[in-house]
Amino acid sequence: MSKIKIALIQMHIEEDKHKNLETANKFIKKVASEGCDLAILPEMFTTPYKTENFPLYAEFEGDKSFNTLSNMAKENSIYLVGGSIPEKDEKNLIYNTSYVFDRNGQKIAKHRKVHLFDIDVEDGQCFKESDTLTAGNKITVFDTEFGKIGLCICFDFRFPELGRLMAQMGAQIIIVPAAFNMTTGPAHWDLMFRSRAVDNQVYTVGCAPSRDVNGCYISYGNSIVVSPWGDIIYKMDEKEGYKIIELDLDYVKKIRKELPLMSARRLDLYELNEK
Ligand SMILES: NC(=O)CCC(=O)C(=O)O
Repeated sequence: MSKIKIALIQMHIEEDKHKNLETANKFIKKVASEGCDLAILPEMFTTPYKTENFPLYAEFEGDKSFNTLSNMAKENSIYLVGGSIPEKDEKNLIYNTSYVFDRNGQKIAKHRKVHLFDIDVEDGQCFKESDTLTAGNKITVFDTEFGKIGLCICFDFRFPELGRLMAQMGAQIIIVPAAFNMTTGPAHWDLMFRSRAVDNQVYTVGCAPSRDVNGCYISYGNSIVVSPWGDIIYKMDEKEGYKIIELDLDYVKKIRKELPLMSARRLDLYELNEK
């Protein structure tokens, strides 16, 4: 099967976790009824994006949000990339975690954000995830009936090494639940998704919350799909909504055949000895 229909769900996020789960559920039912194979939710979709909230909203794997996501996948018989939620472990450490479920509601992947979003831009966005979060330490690629898909979370995707490793691990699509902001979004969002797509000859997909100008963190929105040629296939605006897009994985093969970048690399010249 070379064609996969993915759905971007650019939802509005509120204080009430249960309301957010209901919103996600409503959208997932809709996109499934319209034939999507795999739905994607935004980063930290159960909570307004605020460091103080993460411990308050954190849940163990297997708790309510996890089970609700699993049921959504099963009831609608779709793959679900469950955005991300604050996850706590038995040591009370908190992670920014994305769970992926198959059509039977089985968890098939789990990514804990490996690069925490700590930035301080003069007259712009400041944020320090490391105030309350701990970084994960694994690279995530999962298998589907369509092929392999890479997964990382927002700031992770700024690091080209990660995208390259996912491509080397077989990813033909890289999915990124994200929440850029009004400082870095206009500057880097499209550029980042286009660069990673062209470098690795993969589809790149970013799914963000809708913009709430009164929120504690103003999401850029603009959920995006880029082809392995670097074309923006679709980009949303800032408002709440969803979009289903069909990706043709034969096109990845075609681009890789026409521009055989992987085999043309000069691995004899590249060695990063930074440690
Ligand atoms: N949630 C995030 O990781 C935000 C990343 C971001 O905005 C960036 O510029 O990078």
